[in-house]
Order: sequence, then structure tokens, then C-alpha cells
Amino acid sequence: MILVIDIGNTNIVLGIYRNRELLHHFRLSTSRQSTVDEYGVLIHNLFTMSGIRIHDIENVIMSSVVPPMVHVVEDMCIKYIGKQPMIVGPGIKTGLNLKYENPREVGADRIVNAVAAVEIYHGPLVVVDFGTATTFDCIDSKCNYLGGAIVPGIGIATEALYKRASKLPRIELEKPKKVIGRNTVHAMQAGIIFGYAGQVDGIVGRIKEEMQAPSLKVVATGGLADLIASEAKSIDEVNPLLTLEGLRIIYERNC
Ligand SMILES: Nc1ncnc2c1ncn2[C@@H]1O[C@H](COP(=O)(O)OP(=O)(O)OP(=O)(O)O)[C@@H](O)[C@H]1O
Ligand SMILES: CC(C)(CO)[C@@H](O)C(=O)NCCC(=O)O
Ligand SMILES: [K+]
Repeated sequence: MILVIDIGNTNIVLGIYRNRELLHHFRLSTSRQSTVDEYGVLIHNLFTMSGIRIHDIENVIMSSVVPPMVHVVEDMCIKYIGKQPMIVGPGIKTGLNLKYENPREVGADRIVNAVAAVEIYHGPLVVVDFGTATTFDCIDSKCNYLGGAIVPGIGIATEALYKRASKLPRIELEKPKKVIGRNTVHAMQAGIIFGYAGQVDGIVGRIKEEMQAPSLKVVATGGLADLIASEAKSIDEVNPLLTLEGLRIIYERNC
């Protein structure tokens, strides 16, 4: 079995694969204060609760977009799992040609998503990941990773509203019945959800023009993908496990 770990700015997502089958997945918060031992306890408990034996883990692969967390999770793997994780970064084969001006600058999560999407759906395609930031990644039919767009995530955007405007409350992200909100909560829900869906359609529309690929596939992932996909006309498919699948595929290409 292999353990795959994606460290994002909000969550650390872990998956246990036996060959190509995802047996378990877990979500922890990304806490920059937590220690190697604290993450060790969490992993130990999760494994125990799920009937996974540490010795069954043959290898670990991880990607991170939070540099200070790399050492914590890496050391946790060494100390509690007895494995040095493979880390997605320079020197790792992905099967993509990175066309970013500086390939080292691209977030590892974006590359991992792109690898999974190309393998599962084939290019040309766009991956939209609704995480802390919402990212758009464009891949052509020849496995060129072209780049994309980064916008404030839904969580960040929602938080900014209530933090910066005294009379705006914290809201549940639910789809309102109408776009014309007649109270503050409905007005905010309408603005965020329909506005966000419109943003996705707008950016995808421009990408299709720029790539001259009017029928490219658009795959969404991330916690809020379903909510937005139900409103955004441009999203063809939702795959919540894209990042974990990408890590598994990259592991297989490098072992
Ligand atoms: N139901 C919700 N209501 C409000 N905000 C939410 C909700 N679900 C998620 N969020 C916020 O949306 C953002 C993305 O959450 P999600 O769980 O999708 O992140 P993630 O994919 O783990 O992100 P990352 O990989 O960047 O850590 C976070 O800032 C989170 O707080
Ligand atoms: C955009 C985020 C924060 C999304 O997780 C991450 O991919 C990241 O930190 N990327 C680095 C910048 C870039 O991808 O160009
Ligand atoms: K993510």
C-alpha cells in the first residue's frame, strides 16, 4: 500500500492506495503550529481506527504548497512510518511539459491535478480546483502544461466580506432560490455562488478562445466543486479525488 499526502494551505489530504484502488482518505487541517509528534499521533489514530498497519505502507509520496509544512510532514513520515517520502518537485517525472516561465514557481498541487486529469480524461482540458485559492490549469493535447489563472478561493472571498464590512455576517454557503436577494444572507449567498459560477464560465470561455479549443473538457475538484458545478455551465465533470489520483500516478511513474 502507498500513502499519498497533499499539503494545501487549508487542509492536508491523505489517501491510502492498494495498487490503483483508494482504500481510505482522510482530511486534516493544515496547522503551521503543529509538531512532528502531533501529526504522528493523528496518523497513528487514523490508521488504528481504519485498521491500517504502519508496516503495510510501502512508500509515501507528498506534494506541498506550504513550504514550512514540508519538513514537519516529512519528518513525521520518517519517524512514525519509517519511510522517506517522495516529494513532488524538481527532478520528479510528471509526463507534462511545463510551459510556465519558471517551472519551479507552479504550485505542486496544480501539477498533480493536471497529471491526473490528462491521464483520466486526456487533453486539451482545463482543471478548476476550488481550494484555498481557486486555480485554473490548462493542458493541451500534447501534454503541455500551459499555465492558467489563480483567483481568491470561495472561503477567502466569503471571509473577506464579513471581516471587512461590519454589517455583513458570516454565512452558510448555500445556494439561494433567487439571484435577487431580499435579505442580507440571501444577497450574499447569491453574490458569492452565482458570481463565482459566472467567474468560472467567464474564465473558461476566455481560455477556450485563447487555446482555440472550443470543446475542451473542464474538470472541477476541491471541496466546493459540486456546489459551483451545479451552477457553472462550463464545468463538464467533477472529480473530488483528482489530487490523490495524481499523486498515485506520479508515484508510479517514478518508482
Ligand atoms: N461549506 C463551506 N462554507 C464556507 N467556506 C467553506 C466551506 N467549505 C469549504 N470552505 C472554505 O473554502 C476553502 C477551500 O476549502 P476546501 O476544503 O475545498 O480546501 P482544500 O481543497 O483542502 O484547499 P487547500 O488544498 O488549498 O488546503 C477553505 O478556505 C474553506 O475554509
Ligand atoms: C495557488 C495555490 C495557493 C493553490 O493551492 C498553490 O498552487 C500555489 O501556492 N501556487 C504557487 C503559485 C503558482 O502556481 O503560480
Ligand atoms: K487542493
